[in-house]
Amino acid sequence: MQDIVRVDLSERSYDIVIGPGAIKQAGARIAPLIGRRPVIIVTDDTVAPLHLPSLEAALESAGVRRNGPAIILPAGEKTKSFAHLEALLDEMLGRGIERSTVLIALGGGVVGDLVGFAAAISLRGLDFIQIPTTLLAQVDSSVGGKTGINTRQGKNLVGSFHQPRLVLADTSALATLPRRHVLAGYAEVVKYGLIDDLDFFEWLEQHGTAVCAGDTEALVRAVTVSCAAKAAIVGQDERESGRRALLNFGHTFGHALEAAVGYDNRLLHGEAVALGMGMAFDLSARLGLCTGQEAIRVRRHFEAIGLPTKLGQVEGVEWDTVELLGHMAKDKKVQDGKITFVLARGIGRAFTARDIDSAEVAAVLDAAV
Ligand SMILES: NC(=O)c1ccc[n+]([C@@H]2O[C@H](COP(=O)([O-])OP(=O)(O)OC[C@H]3O[C@@H](n4cnc5c(N)ncnc54)[C@H](O)[C@@H]3O)[C@@H](O)[C@H]2O)c1
Ligand SMILES: O=C(O)C(=O)C[C@@H](O)[C@H](O)[C@H](O)COP(=O)(O)O
Ligand SMILES: [Zn+2]
Repeated sequence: MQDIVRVDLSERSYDIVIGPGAIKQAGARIAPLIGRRPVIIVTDDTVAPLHLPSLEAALESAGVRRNGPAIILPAGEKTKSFAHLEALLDEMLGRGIERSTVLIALGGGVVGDLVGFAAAISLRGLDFIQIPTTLLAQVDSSVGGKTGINTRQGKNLVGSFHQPRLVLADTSALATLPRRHVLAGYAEVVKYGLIDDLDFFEWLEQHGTAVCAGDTEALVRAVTVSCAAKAAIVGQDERESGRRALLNFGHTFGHALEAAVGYDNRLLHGEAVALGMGMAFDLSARLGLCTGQEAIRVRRHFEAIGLPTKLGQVEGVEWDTVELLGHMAKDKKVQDGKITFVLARGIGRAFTARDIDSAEVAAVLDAAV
């Protein structure tokens, strides 16, 4: 059972291969694409013992050339930093990379975002391949070419648009993923329903538990629908000059929450996005754009799945509304000093809005604790 979703971007187009066994078949997919060009695999120290051996075996059996052993980074969000970017570039340049070198990112969104950025800026641009091993990375971060790192000022503030040449989303690799990370990735799956696909949201209300339990059919469908939704938006607006901002639903709030906890393990990106999407619905309801019932329905689904819906569920954090508003003011969607919000007229009816009264935003943050 494998699906292929095409990201249509003229000369930068690529396939996303989705389904169980995609890592075992990686050599057969990659060799025809890159020929004799050397690859460097980059992964993290949690994924390496679990999935690196099967990728290495697949590449070897297809005769793919390697430039040295895999580079193994520490797992976790703090790796998306200048320090780890520098160490990675140092190692790559030390190996004498050439412009023909292809990077392979094997791991979650942290490895994918960092390696994609390293590919974008090394020798002014290397090709790279995404092999996402978290649900979040399979449905979101490996697709669309947003790459980058966090800085002390905020989330993803240094980066570039650099599309991968191929994405291999092996759903069987998710069998080893801890449940907390499955749920965090699931938040980005729900996002696609909330943006513009009520039918998909209703399907998730019925089948979300099966998706999160790793049922192959449900999982492949959820990943495929998510990737198709993202591919359609990215194909229309690669560099976020318009419609792509919808993919940021829940993120204006969510990124501020992540910054407030200092990107540590108390709050994962997907958990922050789930909380942020709840707040985006609360703000929409406060502004009379949708009914309070819609906001309740979204929260009820997150609760049923096991995602957080209240800031108080994040342990060990003192939330401060003024501080959160300060983080939100650094959002990349700010224009002329005004934050662009993604709001909703209902489930599946998201849109972007400016000139939102900050007192209303503060009221939503106060109520979310
Ligand atoms: N570029 C984009 O468009 C985009 C989209 C969404 C999120 N992101 C970014 O992605 C990052 C979050 O990604 P993530 O949730 O994948 O986090 P992550 O990369 O930190 O992975 C989560 C954890 O799971 C481990 N792991 C990965 N695969 C595993 C597997 N198969 N089995 C067991 N453990 C495994 C990792 O080692 C890590 O500890 C954030 O930095 C976020 O900003 C980027
Ligand atoms: O691909 C996009 O566009 C997204 O916004 C997807 C988000 O889920 C993702 O977290 C992204 O990294 C956020 O982008 P940013 O530009 O707000 O940093
Ligand atoms: Zn996200």
